Amino acid sequence: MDDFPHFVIGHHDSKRPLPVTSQTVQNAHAANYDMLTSPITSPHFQSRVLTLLSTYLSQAASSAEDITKTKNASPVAIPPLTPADTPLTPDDSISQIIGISSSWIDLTSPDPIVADISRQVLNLELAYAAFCGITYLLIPGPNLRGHGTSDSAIAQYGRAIMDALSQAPYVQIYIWQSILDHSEEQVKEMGDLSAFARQQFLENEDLDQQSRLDLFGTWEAWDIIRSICKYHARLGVALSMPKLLPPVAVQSRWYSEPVRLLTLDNKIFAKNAKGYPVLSRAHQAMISRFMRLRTPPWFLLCDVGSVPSSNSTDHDGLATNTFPTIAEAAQNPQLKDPTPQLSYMRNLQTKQPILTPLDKFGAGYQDYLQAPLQPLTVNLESITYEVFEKDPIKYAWYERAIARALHDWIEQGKPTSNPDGRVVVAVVGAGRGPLVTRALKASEDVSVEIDMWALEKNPNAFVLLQRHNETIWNNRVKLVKSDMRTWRGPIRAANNQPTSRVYNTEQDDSDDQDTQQKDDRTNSSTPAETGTFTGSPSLDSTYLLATSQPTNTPATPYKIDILISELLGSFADNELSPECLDGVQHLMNPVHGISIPASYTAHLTPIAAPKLYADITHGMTSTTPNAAEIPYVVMLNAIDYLSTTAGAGGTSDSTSSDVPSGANKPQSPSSVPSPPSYAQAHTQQRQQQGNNVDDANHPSSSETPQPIIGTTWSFQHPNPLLPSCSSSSSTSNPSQPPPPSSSTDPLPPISNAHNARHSTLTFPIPHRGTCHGLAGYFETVLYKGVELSTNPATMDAKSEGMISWFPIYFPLKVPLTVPDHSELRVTMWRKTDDRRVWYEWIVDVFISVGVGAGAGAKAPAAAGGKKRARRVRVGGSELHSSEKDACLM
Ligand SMILES: C[S@@+](CC[C@H](N)C(=O)[O-])C[C@H]1O[C@@H](n2cnc3c(N)ncnc32)[C@H](O)[C@@H]1O
Repeated sequence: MDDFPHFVIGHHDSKRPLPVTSQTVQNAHAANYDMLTSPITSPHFQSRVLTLLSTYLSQAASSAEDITKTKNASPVAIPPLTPADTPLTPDDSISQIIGISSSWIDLTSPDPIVADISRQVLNLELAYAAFCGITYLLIPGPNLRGHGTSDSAIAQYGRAIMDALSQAPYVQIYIWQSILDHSEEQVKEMGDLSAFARQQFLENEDLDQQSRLDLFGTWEAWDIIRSICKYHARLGVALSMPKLLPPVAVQSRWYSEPVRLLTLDNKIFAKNAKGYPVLSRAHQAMISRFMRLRTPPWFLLCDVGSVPSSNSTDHDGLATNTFPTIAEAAQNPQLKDPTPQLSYMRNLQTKQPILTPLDKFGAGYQDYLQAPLQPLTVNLESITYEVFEKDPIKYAWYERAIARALHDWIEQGKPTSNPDGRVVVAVVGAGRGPLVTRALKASEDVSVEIDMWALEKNPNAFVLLQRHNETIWNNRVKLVKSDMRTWRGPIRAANNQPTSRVYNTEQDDSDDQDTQQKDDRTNSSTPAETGTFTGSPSLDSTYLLATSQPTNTPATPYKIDILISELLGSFADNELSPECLDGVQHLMNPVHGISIPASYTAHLTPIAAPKLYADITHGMTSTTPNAAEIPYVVMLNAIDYLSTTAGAGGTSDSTSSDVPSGANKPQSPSSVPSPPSYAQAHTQQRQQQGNNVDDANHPSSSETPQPIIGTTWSFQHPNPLLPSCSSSSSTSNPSQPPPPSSSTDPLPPISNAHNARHSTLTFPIPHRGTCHGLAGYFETVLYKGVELSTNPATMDAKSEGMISWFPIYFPLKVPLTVPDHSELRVTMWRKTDDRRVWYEWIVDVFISVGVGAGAGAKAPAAAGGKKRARRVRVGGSELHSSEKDACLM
């Protein structure tokens, strides 16, 4: 992969001399274009169709009857194409050509005859283009006439496209439309079929609506079309960029869609001081942003002048290979460069932010759905640990947290659980040992001696832990191979006499310390201290008895002062960290024990994710019937946040930024996560703003919509609701802590019900859209003031650059339409039956009607009046449940 994203740039000339020959294609390549467009049919064909239509209409003019309803849906049949009707020939250059279907048709015409003839034209053109071997076909978007989608003919358009997709199974069809619906943008040309629509069919047209600007109008039309076409994989968008770009909220919506082409008309280029065509910084920023997509769009330069021929003289009479005089060049910059817009775009390519190695690495994971890890039930491979270990932030933050905890332990004069005065530290779920290394380092950094234990259940990773102990850790670590929930905890060898440490004792003097250190070295060389443990009470005891010096004193169990784990999933608790840590909590120092992490929270926000929806629907449900009810780990890329703070400036009153109950105010925009690494890693949508964004056309950061992320629930460790215990006896249920030492009677078995959760969040939706699912994130407090976050609202502030986790995605089986100024209510459960854990989710949509409606999530009461807007449920999903893919405890 190159350091810069590569720009694929084509040339479109709406008045191109026909046909497009191999020579034209060669000229285009010589000029540094990648491809060319060609119309499928010629003006001859257009005039033939117009003649047929006008003849029919003149005969039918006297009748107001719509004969398509009663007699014949296709009263005018267009005969097949003739050689004069088309400039295309299937030759070698065809693969370099993007076909353009006729823009003079009107598939959405209210006049059924005009609409029907338009469909026939499209079908003829498509069939011939497919026959010739055209791979990409641009079809002009629906004629919205400033009506948005209120015009029912949009369904006709969608239906025609669906037919087109099935008719040409190898052609990629791109709907060519403007980024927003503005009637003034739509210019009628001579010979457009729309002009032939008869008056009786135009009567319902709402003239008041005709000049309106609808920011989400073309997006909504596209949404309907692709829904009719069932999110077809060969259907995309060619988006024309207007001179004045819409607000970032609108751009963000398109960012989530399959925009395969960005078309740039000559009109949108401004002239710089030297007279060269340039794009505004807003356009540059939008282009940069779209180039971060996993499938970046191509570009089409439209009506920027003809393609220079290698020996032509078509530039103001001068041969292009003739170097102009300085005076000529100064007067007309075109003379110096026959393709200045193309040169500008090529130059812009080199100005794109350089892809970092992480960008390159993460590229393969963008929008790639993966089943979450189940490290509790599945043993991870070394490569998976290796990817974890590349995280530049996570381990550094753990080390910081451990150092602070050790420092505080001593500072606060807490007694240690090991009578020798060393703070007892255990890493549970140690993997290949990176947290052990960090704990040892932290201990050295703050000069607090530790009694280091490391536990891992994965037998393969355990081999490496043993090797590290010999080669890196100098046998300072006591290793335990066990499930943490059945571990009986640290034990001291029978001959290992307790001694006091320099900390927290009154006999603190340097002589004592020296002695103790010497003792330590001696002790650490005993088999019990350097050996490994199975975690099984019986096996460990046997081992100790067999290897310890003969003594009458039994081995002594003791508690863990600082328990370190990293069992978090993309949604915090989805890899069953709560259940695992519950099972080991009874081994912690009951008064002073510290867990790193101390707590974690799970977060949600509704998103539009058409690609993920299409991938699940088309790619997975055939093999996995419940594919739409599985939470996936995915590096989100082509998505749009539906619940945002103000953003689409210029859209009347649609700026509600109310934060719903349970939703935290975002602190950073849909900004940029460092791209990621592996299955668990997270990133957030990178929003490229360009370098020096300062001109008036650029959306300021204040109008950049920021996602509203809700907090679903939290977990705390040690869990104060579990009975504390100083006994190390194990329990029959692994997640069940043993009874407190004070108790002589065993406690009744504790279920896992305390780890069930439930949350309802309501999100304001400022702009209409389609919800395909929920994006999930987490935050964790490792130790006071040291936090990790994948939540887009806080990740930069808390752990910028962390790459270990991708977000989680909870899909919806059926996309949910959400209107402007609506509310989306998410109800979510963490369920458990004491053997398994799974999630359930349901989404409802509300609007406010009546007085005060339309102001967003919390419509105020009318001034002085008692009436309030009424919330009305207008849609909702079914209940989704991942029970069939539940995590085993
Ligand atoms: C996410 S990995 C983290 C590994 C390592 N601490 C690191 O940061 O690279 C979680 C580790 O916990 C282990 N693990 C998960 N549940 C466990 C359990 N109940 N008992 C022991 N180990 C467990 C897994 O085998 C895995 O090695």
